[in-house]
Amino acid sequence: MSETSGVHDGPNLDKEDAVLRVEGLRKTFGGLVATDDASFAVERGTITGLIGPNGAGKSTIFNLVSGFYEPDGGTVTVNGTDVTGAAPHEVAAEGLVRTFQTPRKLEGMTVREAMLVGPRNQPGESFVKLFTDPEGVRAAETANIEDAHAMLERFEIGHLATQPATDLSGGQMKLVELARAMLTEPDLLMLDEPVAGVNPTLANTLREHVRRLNEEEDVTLCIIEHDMEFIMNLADPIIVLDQGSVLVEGSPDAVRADDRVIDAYLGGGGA
Ligand SMILES: Nc1ncnc2c1ncn2[C@@H]1O[C@H](COP(=O)(O)OP(=O)(O)OP(=O)(O)O)[C@@H](O)[C@H]1O
Repeated sequence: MSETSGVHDGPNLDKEDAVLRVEGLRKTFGGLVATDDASFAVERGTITGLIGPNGAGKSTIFNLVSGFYEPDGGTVTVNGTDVTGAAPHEVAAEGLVRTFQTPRKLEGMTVREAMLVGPRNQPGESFVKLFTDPEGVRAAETANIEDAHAMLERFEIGHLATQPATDLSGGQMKLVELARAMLTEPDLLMLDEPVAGVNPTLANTLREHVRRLNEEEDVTLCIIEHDMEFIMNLADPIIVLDQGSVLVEGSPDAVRADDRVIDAYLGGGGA
């Protein structure tokens, strides 16, 4: 920890109860190094912000830790289990779930159907079970639908359940994504730009939902966001990435005042 600025220079791995620990993560695309020796830890119970200029490697890190990309080097640990190179559903089973910057295409689905894409316990997908245990299949599907409804209600969007998913505004879709991710009961929820393209009123609603998840439902959050006002008023600590690795970590005020962070934004792609 730097005494004068109050920020930790580079990665701060000195956290006793880390829900996510990333060490030496490296990913290249052809000759381009997207993340280079990226290391950080997300402490349980926090809302951790992950910021940095365009191209700093934030989304690549989300893809690496959630199993959507395979790293070229380094390790990812979730709840103490090494999940390096594991598939997304295996990482989710350990407790890490993420949302996407641009929600997936959901043509032809109602909001309720969109909620049921990939939840746990969907034995209807098993053809054999349909014959051996049809009642079990029906009961599980009914339970999943009830869970989806209850979750939509918790995000105050129960009235949208039967609407076509493609009719939703960008902000409403982000709320549905949040609700859908929560169906898997994650310990760590990673949000990729939750308020990009969202109007200020809905951004405030999203912020309150994120706070509620953290304070009342014990969910740890790690959030990529370019909207500085949003992230600085929500997250602590803030981890700053630059050119594929961690520059500094600290409180919002300390990070905002740090010359290296200002230089990274001025020299990089901007916010
Ligand atoms: N699938 C890919 N193929 C090739 N290059 C990629 C791919 N994904 C990311 N990159 C490159 O890796 C670098 C890091 O990109 P990344 O999207 O992780 O940055 P970011 O910090 O999330 O940026 P932004 O804030 O603009 O979304 C960039 O130079 C980007 O062009």
